[in-house]
Amino acid sequence: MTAPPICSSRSPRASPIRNTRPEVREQRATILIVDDQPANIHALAKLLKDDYRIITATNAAKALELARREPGPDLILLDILMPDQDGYGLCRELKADEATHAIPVIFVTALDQAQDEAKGLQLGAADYISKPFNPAIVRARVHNQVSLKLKTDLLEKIALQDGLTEIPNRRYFDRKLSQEWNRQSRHQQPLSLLMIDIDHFKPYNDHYGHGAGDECLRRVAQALAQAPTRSADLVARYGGEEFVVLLPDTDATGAREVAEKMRAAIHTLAIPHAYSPVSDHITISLGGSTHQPQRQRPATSSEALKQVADQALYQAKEQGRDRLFWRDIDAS
Ligand SMILES: Nc1nc2c(ncn2[C@@H]2O[C@H](COP(=O)(O)OP(=O)(O)OP(=O)(O)O)[C@@H](O)[C@H]2O)c(=O)[nH]1
Repeated sequence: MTAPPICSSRSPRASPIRNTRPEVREQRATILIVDDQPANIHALAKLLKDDYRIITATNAAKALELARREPGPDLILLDILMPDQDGYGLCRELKADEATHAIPVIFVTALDQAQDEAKGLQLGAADYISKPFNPAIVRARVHNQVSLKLKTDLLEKIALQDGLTEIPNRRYFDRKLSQEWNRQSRHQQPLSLLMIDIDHFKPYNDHYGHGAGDECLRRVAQALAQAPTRSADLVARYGGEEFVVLLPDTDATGAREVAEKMRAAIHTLAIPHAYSPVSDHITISLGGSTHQPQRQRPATSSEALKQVADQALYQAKEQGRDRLFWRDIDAS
């Protein structure tokens, strides 16, 4: 019996959530078949093409390129004996790369000795199939691995998404901040960070109730998430009524523009707040700072950037709220 096709929500592999609500596009899971012999690729593709989207590579370099693309494959069927780089070497590379290590690999190979299989599994392969293969067993093993991969993706997505607002959570933000910090420092590019807080949210909750408070948080989150335009920009819920924004390759001028756009977007929402001394509707305060690798002392860290933006937010509150305050990281 053929297992039913398994569908993937196609959320990005290495970054399982987007700023905005993830678009759920039901489509078939993708399998990458890697073999230097087109006839072998054809045999496997024929077996699996009704249930999965198939992509193929006849050498390791092409396979790596396809595996690193977004969204990546959900499973790799990998031959061992290939002329340029063998399957073991490719598996080692895939498992060492943060962008590809979570993609399950099944070796499909003519090598049928126990030590060959043991070596493949020790390198991190999920399974091992010897040729000549039994079609029903291949289908079943592929199905098992793809199901497991999609369940893991879903769990990861849930773990990194804020349940109320459906934007990324603090854990995801902290992970991205440290990645982006290292990347921007390596490439000598600026990295900007905004901390945002809803003004007088306690009286809003107290007077309109927690249900209305939750709805307000959802609307503010979605409006903030829609403000930045670049795909690398990240808006996350930092906790409570606080949000945080990471803007890679963005200097202070660009980041201030994004911040003001966000402030204006919250005004446009016009959520009534009769108990705010600042305005008759919901407003936000923002604190921002930029790390310019070529300008700052080497001792500055991503934690320092966060702290400076937080101090700036405090000053925005002190100065009357509904405003952006900018603070130089060297002023800390
Ligand atoms: N409805 C709802 N309220 C929340 C949530 N998380 C935090 N809050 C509320 O957010 C409010 C935050 O209050 P404060 O920290 O005093 O800040 P504020 O009233 O916004 O005052 P300023 O920040 O100084 O302008 C508290 O009433 C929290 O209960 C949530 O998930 N849902």
